[in-house]
Amino acid sequence: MAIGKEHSFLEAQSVRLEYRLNPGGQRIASPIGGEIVRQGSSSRLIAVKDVSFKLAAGESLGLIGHNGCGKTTLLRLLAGIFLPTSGSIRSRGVVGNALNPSLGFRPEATGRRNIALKGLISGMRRSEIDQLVADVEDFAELGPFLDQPLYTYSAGMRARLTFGVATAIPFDVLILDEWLGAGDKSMQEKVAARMAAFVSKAAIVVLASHSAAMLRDTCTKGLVMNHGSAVFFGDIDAAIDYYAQAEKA
Ligand SMILES: Nc1ncnc2c1ncn2[C@@H]1O[C@H](COP(=O)(O)OP(=O)(O)OP(=O)(O)O)[C@@H](O)[C@H]1O
Repeated sequence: MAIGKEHSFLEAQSVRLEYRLNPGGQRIASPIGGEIVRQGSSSRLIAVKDVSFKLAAGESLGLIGHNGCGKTTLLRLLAGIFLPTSGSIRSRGVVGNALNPSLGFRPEATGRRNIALKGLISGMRRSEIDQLVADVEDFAELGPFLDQPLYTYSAGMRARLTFGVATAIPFDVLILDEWLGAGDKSMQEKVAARMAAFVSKAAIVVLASHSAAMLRDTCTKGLVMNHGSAVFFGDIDAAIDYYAQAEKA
């Protein structure tokens, strides 16, 4: 954890992201997705359209909106996975994400080796990697299977390992997609507790979700998106109400 995480902030200034589309797209109105614009023979899709907001330490933002409104694209921009077409993102504090937690896993390596590889990629020292492996081993309860190759794992076993690794390294500014699920009934309480602890270690969280309960539990603020644009930014309860009303209209 970086020193002074109480000084963390995350700011988006007129952030825009356009995708180039296959030929044939036209300016069409659709209830889902971003805005498609045709220019000459090429088409582009405005997935995130000039979005601005600022979050200080202690504030957590929920992204709300219809399918394809741009939530995942905005998360990727905030996480630094995509560069904006225009606009800028500024932050202070260590920014991390759990958007693609199995990225970098090697199917032929054992679960134990895969955990260590994640530590190496994250720039950890030997002693930190040992701690990481012990922590995930304790959480995932995979017993002897931790020393079997990952490709032999069942979906649930793989999910336990992935979730354990994704929630092991704390960040000051945490970017999250829908809650990562993991494991069977016996794991549910453990998963919820680990997720809550992971989120509480961050100074700022940005989460995209379709679950009002999850958004209320985690977020202080809400940003409602519509076809790439931010149409409401405010307290989470007001944002959820705004979206519910907009959906009815
Ligand atoms: N690689 C891509 N190339 C072209 N268009 C893309 C690409 N990825 C996403 N899009 C488009 O960008 C828009 C926003 O998608 P995004 O995944 O950000 O939406 P979302 O709000 O997360 O949706 P959902 O709630 O369905 O998960 C959609 O219209 C989608 O079709």
